[in-house]
Amino acid sequence: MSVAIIEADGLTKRFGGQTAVDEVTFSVNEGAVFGFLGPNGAGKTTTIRIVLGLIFADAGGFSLLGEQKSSRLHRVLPRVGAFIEGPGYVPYLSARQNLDRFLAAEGIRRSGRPKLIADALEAVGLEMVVDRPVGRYSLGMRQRLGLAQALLGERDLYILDEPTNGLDPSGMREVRRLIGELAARGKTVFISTHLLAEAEQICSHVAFMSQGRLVKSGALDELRSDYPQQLKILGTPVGRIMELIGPQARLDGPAVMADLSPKDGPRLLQAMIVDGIEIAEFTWLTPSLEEIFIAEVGEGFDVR
Ligand SMILES: Nc1ncnc2c1ncn2[C@@H]1O[C@H](COP(=O)(O)OP(=O)(O)OP(=O)(O)O)[C@@H](O)[C@H]1O
Repeated sequence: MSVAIIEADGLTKRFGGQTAVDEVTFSVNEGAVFGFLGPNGAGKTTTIRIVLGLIFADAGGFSLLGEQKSSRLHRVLPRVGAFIEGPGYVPYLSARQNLDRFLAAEGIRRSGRPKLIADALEAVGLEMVVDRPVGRYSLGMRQRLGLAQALLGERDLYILDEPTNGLDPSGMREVRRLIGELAARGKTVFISTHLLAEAEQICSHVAFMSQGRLVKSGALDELRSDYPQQLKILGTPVGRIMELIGPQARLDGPAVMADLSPKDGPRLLQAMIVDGIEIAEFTWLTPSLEEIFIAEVGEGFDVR
């Protein structure tokens, strides 16, 4: 049976007259890489802040690693590696010193800290600048340092809020690799991002947020299978391919396209072979995460 690592039930948070998080309900199971997706201002960070006990919800409840009481969150937070927007560092201290202060505050013994810090800084590619004051770091370097902090030691759950903001393409690739490694070790990762193409590469599950509301959530594969698949065929003679497919067939340049159910694929392929058609390509095009997001949420990726 799958174990829920995070469960949110009707979470609601208002700031003045604005409802930033509006009855948000979702469940993150153990081992999932869960993408919390939506445009700027959708309510992602606010939800994360609630779940980490940094702010209180106005309504609804949640559990984190089985703990349901806000007053007892401190019991499970040491099992969570968290990276949220704009982590604060002491600017005149180095990365090494900043992380050492963080571990000291977590109660980790002095003798155990250097190895944890070295491993985390190496994992994010900061080993060359560990002794430079953090105030002289670039945006991307500070972002990597925030990730290093989240990666310190072994945790059961990693909550990463927009972890690739400000990173160059190779930095983004490294973050994807890091998340893949965490997932391979059975860790649960909850990642918020507005970059759908990126989420598509790393997430097993997704939730779509829009204007404070959770519009849809589920396993990415299952969400995909709810959408018609497009078949693309390149071959000759084109007219005969279209005849075999029937009225759903249409031409897109040299390709014959059709919205079909994948279960019709083998029959069609066999008919084409028997007919002597020369087939150069026979591909199912699955809808991208962006296409699914737009279909579920509407075209707008508007910022509130
Ligand atoms: N402390 C606050 N006081 C007032 N309004 C706030 C506060 N924090 C967030 N908001 C508002 O709540 C809404 C949701 O913000 P939130 O930061 O949760 O969105 P987000 O999805 O994380 O966006 P981004 O991708 O830009 O970080 C926004 O309209 C934001 O302006």
